[in-house]
Amino acid sequence: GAVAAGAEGAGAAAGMAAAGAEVRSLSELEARAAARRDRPAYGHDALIACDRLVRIFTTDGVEVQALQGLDLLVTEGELMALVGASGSGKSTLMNILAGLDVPTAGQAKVAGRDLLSMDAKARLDYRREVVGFVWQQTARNLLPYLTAAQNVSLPLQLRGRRAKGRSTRADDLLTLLEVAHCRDRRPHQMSGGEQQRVAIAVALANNPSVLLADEPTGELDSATAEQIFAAFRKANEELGTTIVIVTHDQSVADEVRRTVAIRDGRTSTEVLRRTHLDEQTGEESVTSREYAMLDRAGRLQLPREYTEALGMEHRVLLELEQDHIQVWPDGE
Ligand SMILES: Nc1ncnc2c1ncn2[C@@H]1O[C@H](COP(=O)(O)OP(=O)(O)OP(=O)(O)O)[C@@H](O)[C@H]1O
Repeated sequence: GAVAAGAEGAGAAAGMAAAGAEVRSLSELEARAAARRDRPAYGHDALIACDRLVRIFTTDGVEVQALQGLDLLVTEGELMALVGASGSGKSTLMNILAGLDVPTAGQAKVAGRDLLSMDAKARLDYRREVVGFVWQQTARNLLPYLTAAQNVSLPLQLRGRRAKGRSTRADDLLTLLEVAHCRDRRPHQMSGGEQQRVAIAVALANNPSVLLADEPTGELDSATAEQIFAAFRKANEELGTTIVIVTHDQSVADEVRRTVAIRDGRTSTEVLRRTHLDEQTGEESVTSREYAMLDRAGRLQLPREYTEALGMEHRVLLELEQDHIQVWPDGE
């Protein structure tokens, strides 16, 4: 700063000043290179980090790219939803995150575990300790011949927990999810909504880092579905569990803070919901904003409704402004 400038001034000769500038810019470059080197890796602090994830299925010699370079970061403690049309790749992603399927390429890490390089034993541990699941089919979540309490106790038993601790944990979880009255009932003696809330308790039994739910409200009416979302919110708030819900139901965006849309095997847009409290009136208002995802190569997917409305095709004109970028239809 001032000292260097003073020294240069004393040097007087133009050549010396130029040399000084060169030295400065070299050290500047070095500093910039160092900053780049020290920059943390993509998603280093995320609980779930999917990096250019690819999954290709081959059936009868025909290739289907179910995931085409999907990027997704989920922070610890988040409650978020993944939405997308049928065939967009939601279940494929879910099966990978659940440790049931292995991606073709890319990277996927959950709670520090690398989903591409796990061996069979690590995979089994992962499924038992790191993730819990709730599936759409209520019958897939619970064993029919066990009561609600026994269903919740089972994963604890597999982990070698003592009977007394198991029963307390089961009662606590059933109470938290407001199905304590179902404690001694078998699945066929419960409503669909009750079964799914017990299923959430089962999934939470071993205190997983992540709870994955694939279309958990698919077989329920909308009022019951709302109760299930409330149950997920409660588990998220009270236990701090990170929860990812997959659904084709767009209205889920009203139930969670972040909704990520998957289109053609990639994350395309994101809706964030914020609640504001008006300090004068004390009234709460909710705003939702839609964001597009910008990948590390700078690629951006514009919503089809937008591009069609303006007849944008193949090529668009860009203009950099002070605080935004303008995108114009190609007028040529
Ligand atoms: N095991 C498989 N073998 C071959 N193709 C598959 C397999 N699983 C999925 N696919 C294909 O991959 C694509 C994505 O499927 P995926 O099940 O992930 O979609 P989805 O978004 O979950 O759809 P839905 O909402 O209908 O369940 C589809 O084209 C599907 O046909």
